[in-house]
Amino acid sequence: MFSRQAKITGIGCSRKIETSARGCDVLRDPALNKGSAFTQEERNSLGLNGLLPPVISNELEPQLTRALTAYRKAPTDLDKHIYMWRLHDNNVTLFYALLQRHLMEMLPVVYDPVVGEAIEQYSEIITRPRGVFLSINEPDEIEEKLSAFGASADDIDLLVASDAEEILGIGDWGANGIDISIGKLAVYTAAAGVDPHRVIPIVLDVGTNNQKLLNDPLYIGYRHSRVVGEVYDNFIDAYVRAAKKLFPRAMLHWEDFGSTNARRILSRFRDKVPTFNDDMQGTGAIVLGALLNAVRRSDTLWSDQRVVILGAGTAGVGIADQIRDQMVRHGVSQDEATRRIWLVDLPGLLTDDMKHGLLDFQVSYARPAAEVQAWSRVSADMLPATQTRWPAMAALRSEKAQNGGVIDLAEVVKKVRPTILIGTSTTPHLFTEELVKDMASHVERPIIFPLSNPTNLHEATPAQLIEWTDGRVLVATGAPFENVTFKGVSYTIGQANNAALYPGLGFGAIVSRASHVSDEMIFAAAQAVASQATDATPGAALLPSNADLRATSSVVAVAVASKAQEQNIAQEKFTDVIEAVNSAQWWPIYQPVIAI
Ligand SMILES: NC(=O)c1ccc[n+]([C@@H]2O[C@H](COP(=O)([O-])OP(=O)(O)OC[C@H]3O[C@@H](n4cnc5c(N)ncnc54)[C@H](O)[C@@H]3O)[C@@H](O)[C@H]2O)c1
Ligand SMILES: O=C(O)C[C@H](O)C(=O)O
Ligand SMILES: [Mn+2]
Repeated sequence: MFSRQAKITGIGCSRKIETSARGCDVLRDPALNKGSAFTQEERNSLGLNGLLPPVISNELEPQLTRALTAYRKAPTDLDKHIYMWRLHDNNVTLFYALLQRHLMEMLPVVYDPVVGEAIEQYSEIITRPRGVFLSINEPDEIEEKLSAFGASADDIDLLVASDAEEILGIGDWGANGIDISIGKLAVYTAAAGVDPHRVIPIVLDVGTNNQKLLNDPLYIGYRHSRVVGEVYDNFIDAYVRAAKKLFPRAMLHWEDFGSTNARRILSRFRDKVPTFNDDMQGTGAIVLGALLNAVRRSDTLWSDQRVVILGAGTAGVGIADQIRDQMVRHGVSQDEATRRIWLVDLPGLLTDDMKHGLLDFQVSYARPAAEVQAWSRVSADMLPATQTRWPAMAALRSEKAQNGGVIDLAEVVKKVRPTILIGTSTTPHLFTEELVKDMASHVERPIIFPLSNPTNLHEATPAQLIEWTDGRVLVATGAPFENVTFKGVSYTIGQANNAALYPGLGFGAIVSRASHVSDEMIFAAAQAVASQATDATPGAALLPSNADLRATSSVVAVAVASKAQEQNIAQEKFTDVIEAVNSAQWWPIYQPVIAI
């Protein structure tokens, strides 16, 4: 966001920035600052003579070299992350130019997995605050706080909000969660060209149940446990009302909400405003994109798939929904498609005798208890320690433990003989060698996606899966992994991270000014991603490389905007969608800064 003293005019290459700021105020505004690249003319008109070293840079080049050297000298990944955000505090254009030029190297540092580390340590590393902090304790001040950002109705395209209850797979991080909104927005710009001055990162501080934060004297958020129930819902309503009133054209993106709230919030608003939940829909779509290619390569039919998902939270069930819909597209009835999916969570296989404890979005997938009566159970003590982060699932688990035990993943795999196995359980090592070998003994090309982020939470590594299946697995992961060489074949690991999808989806919705984000737009995004990774030679990735993220996101945005137009939900009309997407993209290049 520019300071109030600046205004941007024109589009694409003809963009200019007009400002009434002078001298140090220009240099202090990271959206205006070009450092040594200010021309002599700009230095004269903006009062910068004497405030900059005399050598004038040739645009970004020497600055990029200097910044890259400093970045690489930073000793740890977290230091590199901090360096990047300090650079952003100083010069937004240089930050994005550097990130874009070294995307493969820097994306994991600015975004996942290192962003997880930064969030855990946010109380210590925060320097310049970014975004807007909204609190459940002051619901009447939401509008005032959003207004304080200093943007007017037409200035904002996108708000990313998190209540930080379930950040990645690392749980509740309270107000520190502002950094996931910031990280997601950085990817929107680097990947899709969303204008970084037209977005707002938001944290919805409803308290935290993270005792470590509550005890930390440096914690930056409100020091009380999470507020739930009606007060919570009213707060979310008040946020959406204020956002809609102040920024009527903006898209609302929901990130890392807990599984008890995510679906309810989405259902409440999805037909009323342009909005989507990234963990449910973005993840569902990127995984479907990878599966479109995997199923094709396995030479099997969608109507023949049997799917087991470990971790029936927002991501797991979001993926289940997309798979179910895809089977329906292939002629399977809705009921039958739902029956081809088995969800396993802390209480083991979810069954319909758990009805009262299941979450809203899990209910339709619960298996009839009668169907699995003869399946063997294990004592719950034999499973990994129960987590208290998911009270509903933990309660069901205890109940099952006391009533004959739980049907664990190994038993489900043995009985179901899945063709597709997906991990969104936040728990490492649960795809064991024995279980994977069992699955692989019944399927020629087992499709296995361990997706739990950050990297150390993956249910198995690609190298393990490749070895245990003797190279037959079709694998994609949540975090980036290096290539694996096995028996002379080099396997490139596609990253099924929603980062390859949500930027294009959001940008397509923004460019078309879609009144809402439809299921068809989401499917169009999944197909578009899949279309960018059609190489089927042994070891080829199921998804396009992140090195091509900008190109992939353009293809996704075009597909999404076209679909919005076709469905008559685009409020912006255009004859040439590609041109509309291209000309709306922001690029990190210096624009002339004009004194007014
Ligand atoms: N690759 C991606 O793009 C992507 C997107 C979203 C989420 N994720 C990852 O998926 C994981 C889940 O995220 P989420 O948003 O769905 O979280 P969530 O809290 O909504 O769901 C997690 C679920 O896992 C269950 N669980 C915990 N321990 C388990 C165990 N030992 N066995 C079986 N189930 C267990 C919980 O009860 C809960 O239902 C995270 O690690 C997250 O980083 C990846
Ligand atoms: O943030 C990511 O890397 C993907 C996803 O949204 C997650 O929560 O893990
Ligand atoms: Mn997420």
